[in-house]
Amino acid sequence: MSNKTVRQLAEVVKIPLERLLEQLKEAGLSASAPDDVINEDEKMQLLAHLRKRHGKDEGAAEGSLKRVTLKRRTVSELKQASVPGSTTKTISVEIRKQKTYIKRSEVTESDEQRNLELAKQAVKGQVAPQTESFPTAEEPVKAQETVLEQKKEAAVAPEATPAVEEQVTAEPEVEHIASQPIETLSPSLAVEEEAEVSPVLDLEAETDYESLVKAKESTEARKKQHEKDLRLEESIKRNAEKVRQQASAKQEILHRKKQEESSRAGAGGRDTKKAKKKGKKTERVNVKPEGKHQFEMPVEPIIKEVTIPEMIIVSDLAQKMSVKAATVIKHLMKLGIMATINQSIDQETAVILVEEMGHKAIMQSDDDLEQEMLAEAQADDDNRVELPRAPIVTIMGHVDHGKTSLLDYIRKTRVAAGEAGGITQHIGAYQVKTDHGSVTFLDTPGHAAFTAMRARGADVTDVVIVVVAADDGVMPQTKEAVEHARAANVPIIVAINKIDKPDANPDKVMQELSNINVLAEEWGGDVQFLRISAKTGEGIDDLIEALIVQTEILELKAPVEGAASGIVIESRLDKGRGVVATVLIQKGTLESGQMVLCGHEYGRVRAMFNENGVSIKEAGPCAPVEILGLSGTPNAGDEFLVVQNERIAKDLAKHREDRKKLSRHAVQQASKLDEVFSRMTTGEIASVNLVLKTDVQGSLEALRSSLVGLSNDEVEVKVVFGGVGGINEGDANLALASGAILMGFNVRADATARKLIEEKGIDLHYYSIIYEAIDEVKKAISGMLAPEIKEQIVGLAEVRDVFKSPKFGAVAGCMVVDGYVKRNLPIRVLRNNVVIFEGQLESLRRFKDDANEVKMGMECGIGVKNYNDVQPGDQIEVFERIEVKREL
Ligand SMILES: Nc1nc2c(ncn2[C@@H]2O[C@H](COP(=O)(O)OP(=O)(O)OP(=O)(O)O)[C@@H](O)[C@H]2O)c(=O)[nH]1
Repeated sequence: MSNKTVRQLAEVVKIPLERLLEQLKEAGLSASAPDDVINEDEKMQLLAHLRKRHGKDEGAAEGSLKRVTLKRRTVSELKQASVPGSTTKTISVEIRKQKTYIKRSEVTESDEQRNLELAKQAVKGQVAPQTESFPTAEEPVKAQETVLEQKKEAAVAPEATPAVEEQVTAEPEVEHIASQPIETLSPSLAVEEEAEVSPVLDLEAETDYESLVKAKESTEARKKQHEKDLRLEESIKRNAEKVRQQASAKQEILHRKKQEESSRAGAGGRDTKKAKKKGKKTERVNVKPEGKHQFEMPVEPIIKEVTIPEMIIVSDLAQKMSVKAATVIKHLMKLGIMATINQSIDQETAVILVEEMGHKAIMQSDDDLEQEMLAEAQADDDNRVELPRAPIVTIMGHVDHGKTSLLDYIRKTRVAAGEAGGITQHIGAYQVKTDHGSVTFLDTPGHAAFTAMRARGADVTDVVIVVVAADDGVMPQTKEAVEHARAANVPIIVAINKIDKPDANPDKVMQELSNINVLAEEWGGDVQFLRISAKTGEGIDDLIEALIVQTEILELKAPVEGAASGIVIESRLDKGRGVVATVLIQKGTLESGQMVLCGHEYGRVRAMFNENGVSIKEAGPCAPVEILGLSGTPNAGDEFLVVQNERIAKDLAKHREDRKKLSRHAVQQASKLDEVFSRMTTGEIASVNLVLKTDVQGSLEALRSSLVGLSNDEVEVKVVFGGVGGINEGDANLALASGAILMGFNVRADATARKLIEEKGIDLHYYSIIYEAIDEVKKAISGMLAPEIKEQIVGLAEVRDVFKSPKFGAVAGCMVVDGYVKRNLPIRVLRNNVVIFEGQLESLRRFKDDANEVKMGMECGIGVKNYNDVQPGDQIEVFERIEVKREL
C-alpha cells in the first residue's frame, strides 16, 4: 500500500494523465500536477466520486454486477536456434487470457451439488477433468484448466509459432502468475486479492470498482463453500480411516490366531507337523472376538457310533473315531495285526478294534451302502408302467462265417434306407426298424465280447444269432458260441449263411448242430433255423421276422417313463469331443442335460447322438446312444443310470472306486471248489458249474461225462463249457460270468488269462489224471474234501535255445520268466500251454557251474531227465507239492 504520483497512477490504470488530473479535480482532490502524490485516502475519495458521477451506489452495483470478466494480454518473444551454429530466430508470441467470474448467488443448487460430488471424488482421488470451475487459487485443477483456455485463445503472431512452443510459453506463465504475491500485480487498487488471477484490469471501459468489491465478496462466499466442502472431505476421510482401522484390527486377530496355531504345532509333537507338511487340514480353532478359545476339554469319554464298511483304511477308521492313526495302529498291534496307515483292514477286525476303543461299531455292507445311495439317487422305480420293447441281439459264430457281413447288410439296407444321413460313424450298437417293430443289434460280434460283458455283470442280450457258413459247417467256435449262449440262458436262432454259394450244404449244418443238441423246429426241436445270404440279402427279412417272433415269445417289456438306466456298450476318448460313451438304454427315457453315473464315472449329458450321428434330445428303451460329458471312460458292461444331482453321482462314483480298490477278490470268492459243500448245505447253490479245457478231444469227452455223472438229488454238476486247448481270457471270463470253477486237464492258462484269474480270484485247478479231477469234484460235493497234497507252481522258464551235450543229452538254454527254478523239484514241459511231458530235472546250470536255484530274470541251462525233445519256445514249469488243510 504505497503512495503514488498522479503520473504513476495514470500509467498503472492506463488512462491519459490529463484525464486523471481532470477527474482528481472533479473529485475535489488537491493533487493537480503530474508529480503530486496521491495517498490511499485520496484514492478512495476518487473512487467514491467516480461512483457518484455514474449514478451507481453500492446497492445498485450489487444488484447489477453478477459477472466479471478479466482479461490479460501478453506479448513475449522466443529465441530459437534451429540448427547449432545457424542464426537465432526470434518468434513473437501473443497470449490473451480471459477469465469470467460468476457471482456466487448465480451458482445454482445443482452446481453446488456437483461441487460436493467433486469434493467426494477428490477424496477418493478420482477427480474427472472439469469444464467449468471457480477461481479458487487453491484448486490445482483450476490452474490446469486455465492453461487449456489459454491454449485455445492464444493468438499466434505473424511469424507462425508451432503449437508446441505456444504451449511451452503459456504454461509457465500461468504458474508464475498464480504464485506471485498479490501486491506486486495490483499495487494501486483495492482489489489486490482478485489480482492473483486477474493481474491487470482494463479500466478503459471504466469497470466499476464496486463490482470488484462485489467480486471480492463473492470470492469470500465461495471460499466459505470451499471450506464447507473441505470439512465434508475431512469427514469422508475420517470415515475411510475408521474402516481401515477396523480391517487392520481383523487382520491382527487373524495373525494372532495363526501365531497361536503355529506355537501349538511346535509343542504338539510330530504328528501335527507331519500333517502340516503333507498339507493336511489341521483342526480348526474357533477364536472368540476377545481371542479366547471356544474349545473346552470334554469331561467324560465320548462314545461314537462308527459305521464300518466291508473294508476300511486305517486312517479313515482313525478319523471316524477322532483319534490319531498311530493310536489305531497301536491297538491293531495289540491284536497281532501289523498294518500301516494306508492299509485296509477287514470289517471283523475293524469292529473288534472299535469296540476295544470304547466306541460302538455299526457294520455296513457295501451293497447296503450302495443300495441306500442308489435309492436316494433314483426316483421311485417300482410303479412304472412297462411296455413291450425291442429285442437286443448279439451275433456269434466261427471266424469268416459272415458275422460282420450280416451286420453290415442289415445296417446298410435298413438303417440307411430309414434314416436320412445314413451311416456316418461306428457305434457299438444300432437299432433296425421293421414293420413289426424294432430290433437292436449289439455290434460286438463273437462270444468272447459277449461273455466279457456278462463277466462284468451285464446280461443285456435277449437273443443270440449263431451264424454258420453253409459251405463250412459247424466249427470249434460255432460250438463255443452255442455253449456261451447256453451258459447265459439266452435263446438261439441259427442263421445258415452263404447259401448263395454252389457248395452250400445247409442240411449238413443242421445235422452237425443236432449233434450238439441244437435241434431245428422242423426236426422237432425248439430252435429257429434260417437260410440266408449276407451277400445277396436272401432270407434276411425272414431272419428279422424270426427275431420279432422270438421277442413275442419272450414278452420283453420295459418302462418308458422315468429316469433312464442301462448298460455301457463301449467308450473311448475322442480328441475333439472328450469322453464318448455308447450306452444302451434298458429302462426309462434319457434326456440331454441329465446327470448320469456310469460305473465309477459320472457327468452331465452334454450332447446325445443316435447310431447315425444325428443329435437327439431324448432316447427311450433299447435305443443305443452316444453320450458326451462323462468324467472318464467307463468300462463296457458298466451299468449307467440317471441320478438326481451331481453330489449323489460324485459320492456313488467315489464309493464304487473305493470299493474296487479295496475288494479286488470279492467277485469270485463264491465259486471255490472247497466251498461248494458249505454253500450247498446252506442252500445257497444247487449246482456246481465247471469250465473244462483239455489237451485232446478224447479226454474232454471222458471228463465231461464223468463229471456230469456226479450229479445227485441235491446238486447238479454242470459243464458250462468244455473245449480243447490252453485256457484263454474268454474261458476265464466265462468262468467268472457263470460262477464256474476252471479246470485244466494237461493244459495251462496263457498270460492274459492268468492275469484275469489272479485279479478276479477265479478258482483254477490243473489235473493230469482224469481220476484225480473226478475224485476231487466228488469229494467237494459230498463235503469230504480231506487235507491233501496240492500242487503249487513255483517257477516258469522259457526255452530260448537247445544245445546238445554229450553228457546230459539235450540241454535247454532258458530264461526264468516267473518265480524260480530249483534243482530238486518236479517239472513239466509245456508247448502252446499244453503239457507234453512231466518229470524231473537232470541238470541245472548257470554258465558252466551247477546251480541249486535260479531266480526270475536269469538265464540257465536245464537238462530234462529222460526227455530229449525240448524245443525253443517251450516252457518248463517247476512245481512243488504242498499239504493243504481244508476247512469246510
Ligand atoms: N458268397 C458269400 N460270401 C459271404 C457271405 N457272407 C460273408 N461272405 C464272405 O465271407 C468272408 C468273411 O465274412 P465276414 O463277414 O468277414 O466274416 P466274420 O464272421 O465277420 O469274420 P471274422 O470277423 O473274422 O470273425 C468275406 O469275404 C465275405 O465277403 C455270403 O452270404 N455269401
